[in-house]
This record gives sequence, C-alpha cells and structure tokens, in this order.
Amino acid sequence: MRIVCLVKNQQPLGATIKRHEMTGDILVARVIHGGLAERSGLLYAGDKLVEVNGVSVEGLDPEQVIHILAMSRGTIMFKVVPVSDPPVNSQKTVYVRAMIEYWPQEDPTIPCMDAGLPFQKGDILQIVDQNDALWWQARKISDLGTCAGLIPSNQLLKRKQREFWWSQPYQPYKHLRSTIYKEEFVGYGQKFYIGSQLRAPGCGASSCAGAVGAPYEEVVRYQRRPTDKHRLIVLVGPSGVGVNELRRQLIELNPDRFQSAVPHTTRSKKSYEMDGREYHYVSKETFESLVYSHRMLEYGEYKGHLYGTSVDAVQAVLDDGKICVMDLEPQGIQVARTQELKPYVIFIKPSNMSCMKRSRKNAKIITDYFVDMKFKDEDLQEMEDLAQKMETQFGQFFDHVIVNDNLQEACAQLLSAVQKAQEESQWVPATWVSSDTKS
Ligand SMILES: Nc1ncnc2c1ncn2[C@@H]1O[C@H](COP(=O)(O)OP(=O)(O)OP(=O)(O)O)[C@@H](O)[C@H]1O
Repeated sequence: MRIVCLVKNQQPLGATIKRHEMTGDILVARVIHGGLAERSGLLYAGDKLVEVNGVSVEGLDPEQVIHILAMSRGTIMFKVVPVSDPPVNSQKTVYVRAMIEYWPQEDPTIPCMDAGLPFQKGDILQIVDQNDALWWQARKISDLGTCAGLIPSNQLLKRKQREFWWSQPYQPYKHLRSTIYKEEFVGYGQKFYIGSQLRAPGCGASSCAGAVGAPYEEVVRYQRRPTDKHRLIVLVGPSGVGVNELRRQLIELNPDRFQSAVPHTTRSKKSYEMDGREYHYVSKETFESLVYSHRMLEYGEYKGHLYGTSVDAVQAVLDDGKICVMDLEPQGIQVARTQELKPYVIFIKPSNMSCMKRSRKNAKIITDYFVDMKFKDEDLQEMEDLAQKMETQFGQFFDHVIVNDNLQEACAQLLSAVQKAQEESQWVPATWVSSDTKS
C-alpha cells in the first residue's frame, strides 16, 4: 500500500480512473503528461485506488470517486495498491501535422472529455505518449507549457474515417477554383491573357475529396542550408483574389531572384516565340506521357491544346539557384508535395466584403468569355465562399496565409514570407528530410 498526498492548487489532477470490468476495483486508467499526478512521480496507470481522503472507494462508481475529488480542496490523500509493473514511457517524442480537426466535446467515444485536446487542421502536435493503441497524449507546439491532452490515435482515426467514408453518398469531384489556365501573351506593347478551363491533375481516387488520407503527418524542423536548392513557392487562392498579380509583382521586385517555370504546350510555336522561353513546345504524346508519369504539376486544355507546368521546368529554375514561384489549384498541392520540391504553400485570401468592394473598385477580372470586366458583388461573394471552402478542405497544407486587401501590403507580406520560407527553419514532412538536414 502506498500513501500519496497531492496539493490540488486549482489545477486538475491530470489522471483518469476506470473500473476494472471483472473485479470492480477503481484503477488509475492513465496519467496525463505534465499534469500534477505525473509530476509527483507517485501515481501510475494501473495503480488500484483504495481510499481518497480517508473514504474507501470500494464498491463506488468512478463518477462517485470523481465527485469526491471535485469536492476536495488543498491536499488530497490517496491510498493505493501500486501496480506491480509501472509502465515506462520509452517512446521518443514525435511531432505531427494534424490533417483533420478534432473536437473532444463532439466525440462521445473519448474516455474523458475534459482531458481531450481540441485541434484544427494544420496544427503541429507534439505526441508524448502512444502507449495506448487508441488514445494518445499530445500538446500543441504553440502551448508546450501546458499538460498534455488526449487525442485519438492514428489507428482509431483511420477506423473512424473509413466508417465515415463508407457511410457517405458518392459525391462527384468538384473544382473549387473556377479558374482559367492563363497564358501570358505580350504583343503590340499590350499585355493580355487568354483563358481556358483547367482540369485537375491526377484526380484519381486517392487525390479526390472524400478519400481516406492519413490523419496525422509526421513532421520535423527543416533548416535550408545555403547550398541547398530553394523551396518551391506555391500560391493558392480563389479565382480573382490576386494570385497572379502578386506573383507578377514579386518577380518584378527582383527578377534575378524570383522566376516562374516555363510551361509546356502542345500548340505550335508562333514566329516571334522561342522554344524554352515562352513555352516548351511538345507533341500531344510527349505531353500525355509527362502527365501519365506524374511529371506535370498542373495542366489544362484550351481551344484543343494542352498547357501545363512540369516538375522538370520547376527544377530548372531551382537548379539555376533561383526561387521558383507558381500558382496552383489546391488539388495540385498534393502532387507538388515531394522531397525534391519541398513546396512552401501560401494561401492568398480575400478580406471581408466591404474591404474587397473598396479595394477592387477599379480592378478587372478575366473570365472564360470576357477580358477586363469589373468585379460584381456576386464575384466577390463567390470568391469569399471559395476561399472558405479551400480553407476547410485544404487548410492543412497551408504554411502561411496572406489577406490580399491592400496590394502593396500583401506584396510586402509575400516577400517577407518567401524569405522566411527559405532562410528560417520550418516544419516539413519527415519524409522530405534526411537526418543530416534536420535542425
Ligand atoms: N489587392 C488588390 N487590390 C486591387 N486590385 C487587385 C488586388 N489584387 C489583385 N487585384 C486585381 O484583381 C484582378 C484579378 O487578379 P489576378 O488576375 O491576379 O487574379 P487571380 O487570383 O490570378 O485569379 P484568376 O486566375 O482567375 O485570374 C487583377 O486586375 C488584379 O490587378
């Protein structure tokens, strides 16, 4: 028998209890990392509770024991029969990016709701205990000083995801960005754009909405060394928000440092064009083989011709020691997320309606049919709705978010974010980094 005295001091004890199904004994179910019980080093999962403040717990329900504890102030005395083999946590701490959101209050299956850790898509979590196959203990890296909370394990979430997925009616794939594939054409001293519908690259079952993906992605800190290639900068945003404008302005600031990749096309070369400057001109067969071998980051069709940006074209910019900046459909992010490109994804977001009405008063949009059309309220509303959908569906992939209200400010923020992405250490998927480049 062991006597344990803990001073509660307005903080939770940091332990959960359960009743043994066969014997009816009240046992310590788990001890939460960083909580009072764990810091005392005197209570372990599996310890049998005999008395609390002199009151025997024999025959009591766990709820009744909790009630006694809740009523207690100051020092609490436990009489326990120690577990014969206290668990040793020999696991190393793992960091993951949450690819889903989790709200313990909405999960009736969590063993202890108060001990749950809520998190959002994209949050980086420090997992400190994976002893239980179903419920892990974790902290948010933004809040490492607090005690850990319970999160569903990978295995449990995958099971839940599969059950949820199978219970959903089939939903055909929908485009979020009703955008056009843009071809920048310079002629007669005037710049204009030609548009075409973009098809989603590699939209097989695995990349489409609704498919079951890993709920957590293991991440590590990555510090780019001066000799390493630059990270690809990917800009994502709803159609018309200003992705192209910002990319153009960034490149204009320093064309020796920032560059776009030269796209491929199956259309024939015009007299004033040069292969490899405006486009790489290739046959339909070559283009399709690039698509089938997953070497196209994005592609689309316009007036019977294919246009797209290849991994190799991006690599060529990076090999040249420059920073490649490209815009992508959010569905294309997964294709770009490779060790070779290490993309840093920046989401360009519209501000609220009244600000957008003011800032876009003189701006022009390009649609499939019209060039230079003013933004209507419906366009701005659609942009806001799309931005929301993108954040909900793809927010876990965004490394940085910029609200594009004032163009100059947004451009300055973009420049600073791009510099940080290249020069400061960042969380990236563990699979992108060999152990010698972890920071
Ligand atoms: N902050 C801003 N303030 C005012 N006008 C802006 C701002 N950002 C972009 N614009 C203007 O809005 C219009 C649309 O921008 P842009 O072409 O970059 O959109 P986009 O996000 O690339 O969408 P799409 O691919 O559908 O063209 C352009 O005329 C651009 O100059």
